[in-house]
Amino acid sequence: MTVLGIMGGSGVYDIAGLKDAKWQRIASPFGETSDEFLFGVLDGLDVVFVPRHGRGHRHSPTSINYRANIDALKRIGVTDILSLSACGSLREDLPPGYFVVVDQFIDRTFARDKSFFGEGFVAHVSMAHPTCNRLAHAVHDCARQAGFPIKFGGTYLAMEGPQFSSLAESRLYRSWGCDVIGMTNMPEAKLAREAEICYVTVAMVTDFDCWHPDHDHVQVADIVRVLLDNAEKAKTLVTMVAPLLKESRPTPCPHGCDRALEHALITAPAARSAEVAKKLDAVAGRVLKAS
Ligand SMILES: CSC[C@H]1O[C@H](OP(=O)(O)O)[C@H](O)[C@@H]1O
Ligand SMILES: Nc1ncnc2[nH]cnc12
Repeated sequence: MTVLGIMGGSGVYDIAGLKDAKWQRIASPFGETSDEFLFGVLDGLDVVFVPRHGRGHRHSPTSINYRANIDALKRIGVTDILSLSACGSLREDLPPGYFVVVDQFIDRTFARDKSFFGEGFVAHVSMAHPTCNRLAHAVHDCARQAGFPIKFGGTYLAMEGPQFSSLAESRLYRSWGCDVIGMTNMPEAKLAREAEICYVTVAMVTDFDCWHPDHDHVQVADIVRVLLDNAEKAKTLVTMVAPLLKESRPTPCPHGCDRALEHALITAPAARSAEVAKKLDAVAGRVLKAS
């Protein structure tokens, strides 16, 4: 059964129109989630909304507890995550207001816990194709239907922040062929993969970062202006995608997201830390039961 998790980014702090809507705290052995989660039903589909920065935007990209958020979503049975993120554009043809269904990442973050695994229990999942193709197509189809300007596929540069990039950095990322830049999708996407949850990001362009000769360098006030319009469109997208996911979702995921751990565990069962394994009861429960 599909349960849709929605990771709301900057400007998206709740989702209206959920039936039986209820905010509820979910406990995780990885610590405190960003906020309570909003549970509800959208067009017959179970939906769980997470305000990534917390209501009121309290958590910086570095201080978000990504592990707790993803672990808690796994614990409550979320199968698919739609991430909604504000981003800067690194391309002339992706102006503010444009959406990108991200399919690749370059991870330049360095001050975050990036794995559920580690000392005492090691695993290596594939990140060759870090997003779920099936979910990506569903979201893209809905956006096209709604007439939103959207590009299918694009590389998101994840930076640590919270300061925006220098001009040299912005130019460097452009020379690497990156399309958009943001601060939150890593390690979120990596952790979703470890938790065997399908993940896709709709990156919503708010600015041209600082590389564009005809535009001022990015400032929060400019972002917020564009954000409000983007956020409304993002909410429309969610209402369109929900019935689609309810209808046509045979498992397993054709992309293999829900089996990512199958060949990933490397620590021998006898050598595994019982303490670490205990914390992995949700994330790796499926494979631990089998081994
Ligand atoms: C308020 S602009 C910078 C902020 O916005 C993006 O967050 P999110 O992906 O949660 O929408 C960006 O990554 C920064 O965290
Ligand atoms: N230019 C930018 N750099 C990083 N994160 C962003 N979020 C929105 N715009 C951004």
